[in-house]
Amino acid sequence: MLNLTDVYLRQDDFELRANLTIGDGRCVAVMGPSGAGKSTLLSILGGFQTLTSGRLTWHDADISDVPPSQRNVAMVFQDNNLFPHMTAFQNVGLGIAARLKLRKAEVDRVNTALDAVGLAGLGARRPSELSGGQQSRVALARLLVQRKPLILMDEPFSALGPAMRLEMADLARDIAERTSATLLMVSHDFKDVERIADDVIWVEAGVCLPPQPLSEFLASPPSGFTDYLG
Ligand SMILES: Nc1ncnc2c1ncn2[C@@H]1O[C@H](COP(=O)(O)OP(=O)(O)OP(=O)(O)O)[C@@H](O)[C@H]1O
Repeated sequence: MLNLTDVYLRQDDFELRANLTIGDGRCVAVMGPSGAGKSTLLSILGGFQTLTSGRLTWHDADISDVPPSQRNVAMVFQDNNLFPHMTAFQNVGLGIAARLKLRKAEVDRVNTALDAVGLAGLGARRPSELSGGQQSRVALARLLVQRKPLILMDEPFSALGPAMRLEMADLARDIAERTSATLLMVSHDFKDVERIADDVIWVEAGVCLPPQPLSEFLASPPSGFTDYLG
């Protein structure tokens, strides 16, 4: 269980507030207008921004001041955070250890993850030698080997076409389920959200509403949602 208690962040003239709980293993879409604070919410959870006040707890442990490297969190950004000079295999291997020389069991883990995301035989390619969808698969394979209980994705597939985005969203959900992780995904595309989300956190003007089951959210959406759909 992830708890945000009276979380408040002030950054220049922008303020973010959140008072909410996210259940274990939930797949949560974070939606809201541009500039509302969705990325800021994720970066607070990842430990990249320090709270002005309030408390963040993970399974009752206060993680408000725990640095990103010591949080049990994996983050995927729009560019998939792949290192361009490393192969797909090495990029996935970084999810296990920072050293490039992996042990036999670790090599097997990386290869199993590459197989699981449909990249068997492509481990030797660098990101520039892979399609956008395949690059996303590398990032997802890294999530598989990382096995972090909390996965944060900030518009991870926005560079992909609609069909590929849905496929990747399915795969992300599948990986979260396999690793029993809680998944938070910022998405601007309601089709992705409809497909994979259990719950929705609506963020508007710096206020993060508590997660609502998708069906409840759709039954009485916030007023800004219609504009958001366009
Ligand atoms: N480093 C920063 N310093 C000061 N203000 C910032 C910084 N980063 C973002 N902001 C501001 O904080 C607010 C929230 O930004 P954020 O990126 O969280 O919004 P968002 O909902 O993710 O938007 P989008 O959907 O456009 O990506 C915006 O007003 C933005 O201008």
